Amino acid sequence: MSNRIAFLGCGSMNEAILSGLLGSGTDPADVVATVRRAERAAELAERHHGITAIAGDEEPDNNRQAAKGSGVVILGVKPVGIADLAREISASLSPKTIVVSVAAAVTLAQLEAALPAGQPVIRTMPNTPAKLGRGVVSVSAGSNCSPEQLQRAKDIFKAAGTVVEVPEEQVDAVSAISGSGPAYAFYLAEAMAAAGVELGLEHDLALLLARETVAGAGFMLAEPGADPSALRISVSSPNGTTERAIATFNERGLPAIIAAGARAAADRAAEISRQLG
Ligand SMILES: NC(=O)C1=CN([C@@H]2O[C@H](COP(=O)(O)OP(=O)(O)OC[C@H]3O[C@@H](n4cnc5c(N)ncnc54)[C@H](OP(=O)(O)O)[C@@H]3O)[C@@H](O)[C@H]2O)C=CC1
Ligand SMILES: O=C(O)[C@@H]1CCC=N1
Repeated sequence: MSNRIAFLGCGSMNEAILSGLLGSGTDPADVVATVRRAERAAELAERHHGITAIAGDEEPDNNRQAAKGSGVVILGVKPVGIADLAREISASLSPKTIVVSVAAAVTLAQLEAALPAGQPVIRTMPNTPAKLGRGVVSVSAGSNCSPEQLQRAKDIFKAAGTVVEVPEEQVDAVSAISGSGPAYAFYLAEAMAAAGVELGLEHDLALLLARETVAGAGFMLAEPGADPSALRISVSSPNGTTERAIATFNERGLPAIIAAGARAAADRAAEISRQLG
């Protein structure tokens, strides 16, 4: 099978995966990326030396060119554009090309319906820390995907972080926790910085404290066997300051607010799936 990997639609998510792959030693000559705008293609080519980046506004058959001869194609446009992209490249795929989607809400059935009969398809839910090789991605194989083909996709994503296999029914929940999750952590950092300003710190100092704290806590969580509850308790002296803050979060219902946000994200994914028909 060809070693070439095509990133069709290389925006925030696919570029993060591409970066993780290159960071773990994938040969850039084996990577091709497509986008709409020439300016974006130039930016990708400059940032990732040795890859091929092709813009649709210069080469309208960019997606077909990239798909042809690639062993794996990773569809990374917005959910609403996935089926059209799949149909566009169908005639350029070999029957063994593994088609991977990173899109939220687009089901395996919707992907398979837009591709040639029998095409191996894998639905994934990655997240942007893949850029640093610290992503987490779920994989769910379609009915035409062999164990070897699933393994090939897992090997690609392992280069960008941790891989978990889940039944497709769980992908919306995965999306609500880890797909969207980096935004929740960034939101926490924003709120902490704003709280620092309210307590009288200069904006830049408050932002520095919030960023370094969330990042440092993230590093601690990334250690093998890390337990978030134990780590939280290790910061919280009995009857001390942290305990008072956590008690206030609990009194104000923060866990329920986080659960409601995650539920809203999962519900939105299901709603988009229905809209895409
Ligand atoms: N962002 C995230 O954290 C996550 C995103 N996802 C999924 O990833 C997918 C992409 O999201 P995201 O990366 O945020 O979106 P972006 O808008 O950042 O990226 C989309 C990219 O697709 C390109 N594009 C659009 N249409 C075409 C086309 N017909 N042919 C080739 N390229 C095209 C755009 O090109 P141009 O730049 O030139 O306009 C752009 O670079 C979505 O389906 C989303 O659900 C999943 C998990 C997490
Ligand atoms: O917001 C979105 O729809 C995508 C899916 C998960 C993260 N970003």
